[in-house]
Amino acid sequence: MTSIESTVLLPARPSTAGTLDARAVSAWFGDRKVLDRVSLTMPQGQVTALIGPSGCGKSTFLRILNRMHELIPGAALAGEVLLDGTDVYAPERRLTSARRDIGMVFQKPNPFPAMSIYDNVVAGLKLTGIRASRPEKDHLVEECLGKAGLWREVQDRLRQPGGALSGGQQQRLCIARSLAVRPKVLLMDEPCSALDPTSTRRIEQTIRELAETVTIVIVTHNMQQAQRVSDRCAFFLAEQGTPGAIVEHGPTGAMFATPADPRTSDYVNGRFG
Ligand SMILES: Nc1ncnc2c1ncn2[C@@H]1O[C@H](COP(=O)(O)OP(=O)(O)OP(=O)(O)O)[C@@H](O)[C@H]1O
Repeated sequence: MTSIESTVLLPARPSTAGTLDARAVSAWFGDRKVLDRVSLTMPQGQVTALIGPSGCGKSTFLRILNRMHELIPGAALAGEVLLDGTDVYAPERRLTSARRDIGMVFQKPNPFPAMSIYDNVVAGLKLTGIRASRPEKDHLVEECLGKAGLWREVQDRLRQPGGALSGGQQQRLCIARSLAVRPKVLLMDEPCSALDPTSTRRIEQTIRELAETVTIVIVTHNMQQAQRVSDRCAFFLAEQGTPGAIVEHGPTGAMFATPADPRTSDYVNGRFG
């Protein structure tokens, strides 16, 4: 124990939200362009919702923000992504550092099913090269499960497998796992689409609580959810045969009440998509 404690590398810093800035981001799969010069600022400590019909490039944009797009064979991109003014794609910046600062929660909860709840939470530490003593891990597990709104439900069974939890609990476990490396930004790709309404509301509450310390970017098809959880919205659209682009973005209240573009109005009022 003492030898580990002497090499502790776990940062003592609390989570601090960061501002993410996408500038003229374009994306291709092979020779097909799917995003065209998307620029969007996702401000520190706020929830930004990406909305728009299926296939307009929301998930692709999200994957570009934390360098997951480049892992897809044939995928290419142009433009810049800055986190607090620093280029996420700078050659000297390691992929693991980008992923650590910008975490991702997926549509389908994906805990390691046979791994304990405790080990699921700390799993990301090893992958990102962070070492921690046992007491630090204990503290981190409680802190992250607490922030994810799951601590009270699982504190007596931390050694049980993550796969034994309900779907909503598994998703909150995945959120806790993402938080363990203290990201500045959390990307969420339809995090509630596989969940029942009660679990959905619980995750939405968690998102609002997290927004105080982590910047959140969420893709959602649910317009009520976008209104409940987000401070800002960006409406993506890929009109016939053209790549996806942002039609309009701004504070969520205004996007829904007084959208500037008739296409936004049609979409948020359920007239298409
Ligand atoms: N791995 C891939 N290879 C080739 N084309 C892809 C790939 N992933 C996505 N695409 C294409 O890129 C375009 C944008 O897809 P994307 O999944 O980003 O849209 P989306 O707005 O997130 O859709 P949805 O709301 O249905 O999830 C679509 O035309 C899709 O078919």
